[in-house]
Amino acid sequence: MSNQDVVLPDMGIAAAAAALPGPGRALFACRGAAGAVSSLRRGAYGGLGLPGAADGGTGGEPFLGARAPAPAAVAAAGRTYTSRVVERPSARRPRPAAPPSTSATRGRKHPSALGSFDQVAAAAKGKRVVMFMDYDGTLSPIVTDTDMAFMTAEMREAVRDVAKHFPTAIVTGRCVEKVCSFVGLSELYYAGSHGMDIKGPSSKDDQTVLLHPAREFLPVIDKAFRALEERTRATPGARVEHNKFCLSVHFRCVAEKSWSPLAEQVKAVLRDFPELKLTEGRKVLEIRPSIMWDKGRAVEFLLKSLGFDDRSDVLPVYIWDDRTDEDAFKVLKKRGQGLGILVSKCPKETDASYSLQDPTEVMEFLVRLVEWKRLRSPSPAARPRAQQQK
Ligand SMILES: O=P(O)(O)OC[C@H]1O[C@H](O[C@H]2O[C@H](CO)[C@@H](O)[C@H](O)[C@H]2O)[C@H](O)[C@@H](O)[C@@H]1O
Repeated sequence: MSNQDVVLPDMGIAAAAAALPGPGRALFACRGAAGAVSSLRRGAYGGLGLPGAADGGTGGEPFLGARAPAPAAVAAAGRTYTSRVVERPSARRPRPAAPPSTSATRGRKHPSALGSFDQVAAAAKGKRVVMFMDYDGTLSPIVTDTDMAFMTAEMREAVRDVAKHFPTAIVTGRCVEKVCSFVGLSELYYAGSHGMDIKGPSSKDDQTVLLHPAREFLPVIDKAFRALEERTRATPGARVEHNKFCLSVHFRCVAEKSWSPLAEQVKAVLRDFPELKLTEGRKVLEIRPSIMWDKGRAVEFLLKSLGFDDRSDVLPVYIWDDRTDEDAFKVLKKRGQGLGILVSKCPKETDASYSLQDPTEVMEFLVRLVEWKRLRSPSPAARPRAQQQK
């Protein structure tokens, strides 16, 4: 891919942010399918005013209680975790070309990107498609142990094929090293730590560093990590994940009655770190540097790096499941560009145009997109001889 060779110097935030507009805010309004309203959802976090707390960070996980057939126990950082899939993937099944979109989760407002693939293809026709994808909940199922969120080999193949045809970036809250180890494809762009660690494709093991807008926060992030580990140690199931330029405090495995006390502990620690801010994701409290940089800025930066900044013939396709990605998509929407696909089994207030239910459907969509592209760009051998000579 010609535009995959962009290499920029490791820039600081001042240089990178100068030309980029600020991100917008988005609201998720998802409720779990079971209709249970947790203490968190009822507003135990109301006083926190955590962005994204409207859905209690559950992301509306209707299969929260589902047990995986073969739980795997792993020990990490001195604590033992048992990982299980908390979202039941849809069974692999042959899919008709244009299945009806009848599920309550896919109203007319956000039809299935598979069922409406012809519309997606029409939007992409004549455009240079650029792919942006979130990792957790999009390429991998949500599981209880964050270290076990593997994507399938089939998904890896699908993403590899996508990257052969379109510039492709993974935009994630995880640190780049971790997500690279899960994805295992060096030909992709990665915007890790919520866009604060941007790396480009590389032929070697290490990705090429493009941007580190929060590099001066590394010492404070390390210090906050140690303080949070210390403070939350007594809460069974709580886990602090170091994502290099940001931190995640997971409460998926914490008893519900302890969610609010845990949030209070985290808030108390952060009083000593005014340069850090707190937001909420899917059963996770996210701690990030208080700078005007997020996934949206990262997406803009990547488009600019790819030389697609001022072009009207570009179609960024963004597939995500979490509210931080919604922020990123708002940036694309503001530019008047972008096709957003929300991965969710339940309705959410979203700027996305389409929906997919789970990573299995995401994979089917990616396969379909590649097939569409292949049909439109036949191999040289398949082209008429006259065309081959041009
Ligand atoms: O931007 P993303 O790629 O969606 O990353 C957001 C967070 O994802 C991970 O946590 C989530 O997935 C875990 C594994 O399935 C799950 O256990 C957890 O409850 C979810 O919140 C990751 O661990 C975080 O660091 C990311 O910030």
